[in-house]
Amino acid sequence: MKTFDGLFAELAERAATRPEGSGTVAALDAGVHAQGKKVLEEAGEVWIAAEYQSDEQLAEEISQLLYRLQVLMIGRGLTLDDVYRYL
Ligand SMILES: N=c1c2ncn([C@@H]3O[C@H](COP(=O)(O)OP(=O)(O)OP(=O)(O)O)[C@@H](O)[C@H]3O)c2ncn1[C@@H]1O[C@H](COP(=O)(O)O)[C@@H](O)[C@H]1O
Repeated sequence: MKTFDGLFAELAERAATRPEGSGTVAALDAGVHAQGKKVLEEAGEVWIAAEYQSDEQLAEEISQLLYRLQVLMIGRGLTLDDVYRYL
């Protein structure tokens, strides 16, 4: 099963090799403003799911929020260690 660290490594590889058809490459190219909006959008969907939807729907929305946070991190050049040092 994919983990947070595993997904980050995969997205960093996408950023470095820029394969054709990658949604991550498109999201990175869209810039920090668009990336930030996606983070907010997914955070809102997590909130709604937590209040009104099933555990499965909530888990899916959380996975999308984690993905959008990782795209933002990679777009800004942050590593996992940059964040983990504050946990
Ligand atoms: N985990 C994710 C992931 N989570 C969410 N998303 C994207 O977020 C979208 C869902 O978000 P929304 O609810 O905003 O849906 P939407 O508005 O229809 O999406 P867009 O129009 O904004 O694409 C999905 O359709 C994906 O585009 C993801 N895209 C990719 N990944 C993983 O990232 C890796 C690299 O993916 P690629 O770069 O596409 O190869 C792979 O392991 C993927 O499984």
